[in-house]
Amino acid sequence: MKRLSPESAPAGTPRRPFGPQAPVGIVHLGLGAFHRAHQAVYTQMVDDAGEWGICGATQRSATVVEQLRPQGGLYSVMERGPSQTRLEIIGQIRDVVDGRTETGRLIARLADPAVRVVTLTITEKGYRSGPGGALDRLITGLGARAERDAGPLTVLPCDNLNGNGEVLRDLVRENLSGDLADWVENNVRYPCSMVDRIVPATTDADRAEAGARLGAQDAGLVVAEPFRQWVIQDDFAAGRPAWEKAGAELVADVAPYERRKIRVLNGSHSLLAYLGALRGYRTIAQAASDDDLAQAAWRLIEQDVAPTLASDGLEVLDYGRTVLERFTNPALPHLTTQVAMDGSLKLGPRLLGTIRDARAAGRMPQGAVLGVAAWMVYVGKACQEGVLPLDDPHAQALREAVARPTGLVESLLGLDLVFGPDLRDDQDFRTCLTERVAEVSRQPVVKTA
Ligand SMILES: NC(=O)c1ccc[n+]([C@@H]2O[C@H](COP(=O)([O-])OP(=O)(O)OC[C@H]3O[C@@H](n4cnc5c(N)ncnc54)[C@H](O)[C@@H]3O)[C@@H](O)[C@H]2O)c1
Ligand SMILES: O=P(O)(O)OC[C@@H](O)[C@@H](O)[C@H](O)[C@H](O)CO
Repeated sequence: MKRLSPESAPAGTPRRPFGPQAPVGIVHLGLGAFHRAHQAVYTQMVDDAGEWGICGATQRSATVVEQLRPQGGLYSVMERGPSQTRLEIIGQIRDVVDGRTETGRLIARLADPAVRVVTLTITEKGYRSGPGGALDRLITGLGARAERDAGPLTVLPCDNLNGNGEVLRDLVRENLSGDLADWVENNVRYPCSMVDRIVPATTDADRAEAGARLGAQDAGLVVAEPFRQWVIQDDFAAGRPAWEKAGAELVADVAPYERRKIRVLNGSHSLLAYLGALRGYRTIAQAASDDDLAQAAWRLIEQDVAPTLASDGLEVLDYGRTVLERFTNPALPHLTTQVAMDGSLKLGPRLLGTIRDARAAGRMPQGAVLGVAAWMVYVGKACQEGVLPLDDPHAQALREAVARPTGLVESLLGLDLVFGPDLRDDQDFRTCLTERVAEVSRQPVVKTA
């Protein structure tokens, strides 16, 4: 079967220049599945004048570059609803760069006056990357931009982190001094954004199905649910695409939206991922369709998370119901083990914020504590029995902790990279956590396929 390309694409696919000479207005760092199914889709919907083409950069592997370059940047998004599948071709990516081997090209793009927005989806761990990492490249790019006086820039992180704009701004500030720090302070903005669309890793079966529908092989395919949401702080240094025309919400303060999404959706996602994987469920849809687990997720949302969000003024319970309904979509096989990865970094924003707020209000958030317990048991089983994968940037520290003779709860609670002294010293929390860990451990672990 021929490869998807501008020549083989279905009639009506817009033909736009692609490659190092193609004009772009956005550089995206972290060209994974999510960006292709979210920000690139919003941008294509509103870029009538061709002003906001995207140069996508990878930092960890050349795979996406190899997938998209032979296709002239074209790829499709296969939208899978419970009863309907829809395929759309996206042509918004006009250049792809391997940030490790084509560093000069990436820096030149970041210093191009036509580029006015940089977006990021580099995962939680990407914000801790060292020399040669995404942050390093961004800072080098800002230096080149300042030197060239190439004009103001907006850096818009789209990862699941509370206050993602502020987090990034502080990381950039820590790494700069002197005139460059002054230039960046005066010329760069870092709005926060809340992003939402479930985009599982693409499988060979997905590629085969899309190939049959398209009549061409699409190596860059991404699969997504129909739902999508983007709430963006309207604080741009030099213009932006009219994303609101594609349904994005531009607001003054994103924090309440981020908190609600990360605590309700990502918190219950993690709970279902750990409990589900321990019960042998391969996918989130299977876990969310198990009555016990669905009830546990609902208790977390209703009893623990909702009271902590009361002063934010956003509706929570209907939001939570919709989230749990989305999780049951059987057409979207999102693996429990994919959602489970990087737990040491995800636990804080997803569950520990809820626990801290509830404890400060004198409540014991049983559902959120169950989520932490499920993570602990998952980590313990992954380290000791090897039936579950441990995919975590702190895997070594987790393995060492689990090997200590102090017991799972004490050993993992001792990890500063996850917990703090406030939770360690909270005796009632420890007791509750120990009980929940014992409860979850009693369930036999089943190997996930
Ligand atoms: N997939 C989703 O459903 C979804 C939904 C909302 C938000 N997000 C956000 O997007 C992020 C990426 O998700 P995805 O589905 O694209 O994953 P993916 O595995 O398809 O891609 C991950 C991307 O992050 C980059 N990356 C990974 N580790 C990095 C590091 N240490 N430094 C720099 N870059 C690094 C990779 O190179 C790749 O481009 C998530 O971590 C999350 O913050 C994802
Ligand atoms: O992408 P991660 O690894 O940060 O988290 C896994 C999922 O919880 C997450 O991707 C959700 O699907 C997403 O946040 C929905 O918008």
